[in-house]
Amino acid sequence: MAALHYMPGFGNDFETESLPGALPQGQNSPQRCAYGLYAEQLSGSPFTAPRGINERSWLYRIRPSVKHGGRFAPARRDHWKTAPNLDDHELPIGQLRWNPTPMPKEPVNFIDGIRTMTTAGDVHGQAGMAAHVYAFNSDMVDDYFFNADGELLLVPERGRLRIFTEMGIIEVEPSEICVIPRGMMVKVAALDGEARGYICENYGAKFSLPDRGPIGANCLANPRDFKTPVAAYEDKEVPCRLHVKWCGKFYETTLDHSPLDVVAWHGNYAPYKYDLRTFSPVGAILFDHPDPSIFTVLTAPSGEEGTANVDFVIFPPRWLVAEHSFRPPWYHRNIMSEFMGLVYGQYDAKEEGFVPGGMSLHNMMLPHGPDAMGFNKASTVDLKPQRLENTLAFMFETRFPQHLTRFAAELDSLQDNYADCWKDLKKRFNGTVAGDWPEEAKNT
Ligand SMILES: O=C(O)Cc1cc(O)ccc1O
Ligand SMILES: [Fe+2]
Repeated sequence: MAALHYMPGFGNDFETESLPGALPQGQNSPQRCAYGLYAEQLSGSPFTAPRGINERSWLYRIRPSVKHGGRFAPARRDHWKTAPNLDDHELPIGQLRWNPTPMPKEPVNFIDGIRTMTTAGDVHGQAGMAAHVYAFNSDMVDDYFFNADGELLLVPERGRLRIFTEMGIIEVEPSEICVIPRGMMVKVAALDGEARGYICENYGAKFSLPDRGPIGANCLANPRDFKTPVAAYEDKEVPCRLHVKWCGKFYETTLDHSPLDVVAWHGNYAPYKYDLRTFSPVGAILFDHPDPSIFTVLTAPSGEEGTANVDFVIFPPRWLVAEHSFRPPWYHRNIMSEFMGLVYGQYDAKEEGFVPGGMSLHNMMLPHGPDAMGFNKASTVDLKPQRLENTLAFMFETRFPQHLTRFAAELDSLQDNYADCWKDLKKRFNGTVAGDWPEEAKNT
């Protein structure tokens, strides 16, 4: 198969055509488009949004998207939940952690293989998010899908994905992510036979690059490392199904052709991928542990300054050099709600129990931090510069409390003893001796 091509940049005004002359020049709506194509605008922001956040693309397609087989019939997809979703379940708020979701044994495709773990906010107000896992083993061939409820940020953990979108083809592997804009038609295949990973469904304003403040013009996620596909299309006339998610409900319609028939497009509303290995972390180079916001790859603002609808944060391989400091995350309680996953390796706040494909949830104001083993190790280790290897955790951090689905609450993979990871944190206070720990405390 030919190598795929991508265009670099974040939020650029791109243009691409898969046939010469398919893209009109100097105007959007010629009286007759080249090759008999139809022009169609896809708006990702209100027409009148300020220039900096105004997003739309012009698609030149074989048939306009109105050409489907008739009505949108209601459909069911019971495992994909949408906020507000206050499922009844018995699980107390707790700090929660799950082992990896088992791979399916029966054939299941991408959209049927999505399971919602948490929902937050309210889709009707275009605020909040959902955290899902996907696990599937069957390719979408004549099935297509779009989600009107939000953009989808995919974080592969196992297996490569081939995501054929209206605007071109993206392939991603673990250590990369992909963002599919709200409303964009796609089909997804597992290039290695099966695939598993995480999804953040963002109901709010689109993901954007965080401001860097005094960091300046470089580092963290650099715009040129975001890759948008060149145009690609299917000219295919077979019975097809289009699945739609709209305000938490599912619908289905039929077509006699593939809806991925965009031959050329231009604009700034487009899917993209990003290789997390190109993230240039900036951290403490003398002492202390900074807030994890320094590792924000993408942020979806909420309208309130500094208060993200959802941040996508990673914990990549990096150097730890802080002197006379407790280097892992501190114990903390947070107004924001933290959903975490692990792509590979080990996370520095958890010596064991948090494994690739697993998940944890530390909800609004619930205390968490290093397990007892991690605390003891980090409190006594010789503080040489240390390269954290073999580690890629991430966090979906939202201003909204994350409500657990009943599915997540009842999963066999839920660890019933997670909170025990802190039980061996013993009292060291003696009220009389200030200064360093007594020698015997260092050996426990
Ligand atoms: O809870 C976590 O493990 C995530 C996290 C990491 C960190 O370095 C600081 C704060 C924080 O919430
Ligand atoms: Fe945290």
